[in-house]
Amino acid sequence: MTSPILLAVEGLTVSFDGFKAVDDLSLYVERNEVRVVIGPNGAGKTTLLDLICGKTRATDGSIKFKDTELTRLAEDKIVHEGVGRKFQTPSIYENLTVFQNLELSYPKGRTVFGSLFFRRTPAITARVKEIAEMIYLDDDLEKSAGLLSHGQKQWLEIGMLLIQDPELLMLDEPVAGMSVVERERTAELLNRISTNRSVLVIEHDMDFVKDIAHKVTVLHQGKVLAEGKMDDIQKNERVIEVYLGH
Ligand SMILES: Nc1ncnc2c1ncn2[C@@H]1O[C@H](COP(=O)(O)OP(=O)(O)OP(=O)(O)O)[C@@H](O)[C@H]1O
Repeated sequence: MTSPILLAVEGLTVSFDGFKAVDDLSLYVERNEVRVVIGPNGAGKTTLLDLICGKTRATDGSIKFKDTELTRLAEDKIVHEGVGRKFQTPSIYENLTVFQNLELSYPKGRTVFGSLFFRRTPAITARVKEIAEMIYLDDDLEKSAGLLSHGQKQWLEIGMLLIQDPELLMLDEPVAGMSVVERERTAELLNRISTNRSVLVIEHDMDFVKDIAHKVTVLHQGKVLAEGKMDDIQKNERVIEVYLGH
């Protein structure tokens, strides 16, 4: 039987000139789980994602993704293992169309030959359309990405990750700056995509967290302060004291 745990972070520590931004942190994310990480500014949330995607190197501890230890892998290898990461600011190509942005992100195989001789096939076109529908952009395929609204740009970037079919998708504040309607549609999107992948989200918008989180992890000073269902987290006195009460 395959393990229900997709990502196992154990004893993870990173120290910047002696300051531990992430300090002996352990956390387990199951398959098809939406986990939200919350906590005050500077708690170590972004650093945690940086460590998982290989942007920052751990000082100590382990990050196991299925059976693979990620702490020593290069960033591109981690992507190839099935971990996709979206940063706060969208990194889309504004002067290309929605279709072209998605097509560019389609996995081309790892050889130089594969990327040099990339050709649009019916299968690729079908996949681009399928993803565009998922991210509410099927009517905008020929539109320049630069003309999309802020929320649509965020969805496009999520689509550019989804087309690579990651088993773990990590998102840093996906609904920041979005309208109420866009937030609702993003929640719907995340609920839908987690039927066959796990999602790890950093978020400050508590209404959005309630809509998407299966489980919430609260970070404080690089450590796990509390973990559980959102209803319990909201009643937790320590959490109210350091974060939710502010
Ligand atoms: N490369 C680095 N060098 C030195 N200090 C760093 C580095 N990266 C992060 N830090 C520090 O680590 C701490 C945790 O930062 P991090 O960005 O992970 O917090 P966060 O929980 O994401 O906060 P926010 O909600 O403000 O985004 C902060 O004190 C930050 O200044």
